[in-house]
Amino acid sequence: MAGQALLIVNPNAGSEAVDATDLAAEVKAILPGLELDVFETKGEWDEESLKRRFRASQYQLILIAGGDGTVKLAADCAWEHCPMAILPLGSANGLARCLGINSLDDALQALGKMETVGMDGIMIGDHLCLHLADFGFNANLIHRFEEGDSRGMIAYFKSSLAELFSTEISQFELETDRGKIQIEAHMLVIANGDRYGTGAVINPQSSLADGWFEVIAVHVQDVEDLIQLSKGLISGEKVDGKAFRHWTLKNCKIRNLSKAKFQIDGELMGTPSEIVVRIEPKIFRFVVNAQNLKAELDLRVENLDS
Ligand SMILES: Nc1ncnc2c1ncn2[C@@H]1O[C@H](COP(=O)(O)OP(=O)(O)OP(=O)(O)O)[C@@H](O)[C@H]1O
Repeated sequence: MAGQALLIVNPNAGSEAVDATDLAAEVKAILPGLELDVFETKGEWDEESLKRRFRASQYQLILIAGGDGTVKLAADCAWEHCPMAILPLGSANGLARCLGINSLDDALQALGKMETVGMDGIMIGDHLCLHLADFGFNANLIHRFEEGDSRGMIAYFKSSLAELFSTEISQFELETDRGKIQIEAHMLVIANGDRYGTGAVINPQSSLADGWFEVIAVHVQDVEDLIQLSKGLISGEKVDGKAFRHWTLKNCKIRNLSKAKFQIDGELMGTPSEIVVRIEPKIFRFVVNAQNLKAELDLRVENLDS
């Protein structure tokens, strides 16, 4: 691949220090024809600086080294600069996992092949959601996680279990073209992708580019539901059963009647009383590790048969 590319690096992502120069060298070794600019995030004014950079240059590829927050930042700023490639460095990296990219090695392998997929965006009010937004359990988890000083997957799992036992049931009203539905749930998820960063498959029907999003209500009522949910969160197994209700939609309104905490792609958004949601079909293009995705699909077929 030839042309100009931008490597966006969050040096603070995940639990290990990241060296932008080393990363750039690895990318150059795979894509020697690229002219590579590097942009290191600072944690403040990044959106403004990145937008300025995109106004000044036309990039053929955006490489994003960081966690979900950095991917979101890049996608917000670079709508017309597709394709994008994720080099996962975060503690969770849920979106990368949906693209078959579970590690930096997977990402570098994918760059060598440069296979891409189109991807929908979900607009929640004025905010872009690339992957997952939710009220309740997971937003509380992020809140708890941000308040603690621990990082990494083990801390995330521990927080998940603690949160499972402390989230209260919230009331929501879901308004669709077909009418209003009253919902009681521990968590109400708006999903583009199929899984959380832990690997938990919350939304097995989903595709990132089908022109639809899913709303999933999770209401844990008994021990069996709890086991399902914790298995999913801990081992990445598909979560399913009576605790889960799904709606497949192109737009909706959600009223947050109990003032549950809300998050979009890992970023806490307070407790909005109402949100308006709509799908923007295939506005992005991302590099995918097709080999991994195929292997996973085969694995899921096996699971269904067994
Ligand atoms: N140089 C920096 N120093 C400190 N914080 C930074 C810096 N650059 C970005 N950040 C902050 O990093 C956060 C985004 O992190 P990101 O989501 O990419 O990684 P993560 O939190 O480790 O991963 P994950 O979302 O997968 O858990 C933002 O809050 C942003 O403000």
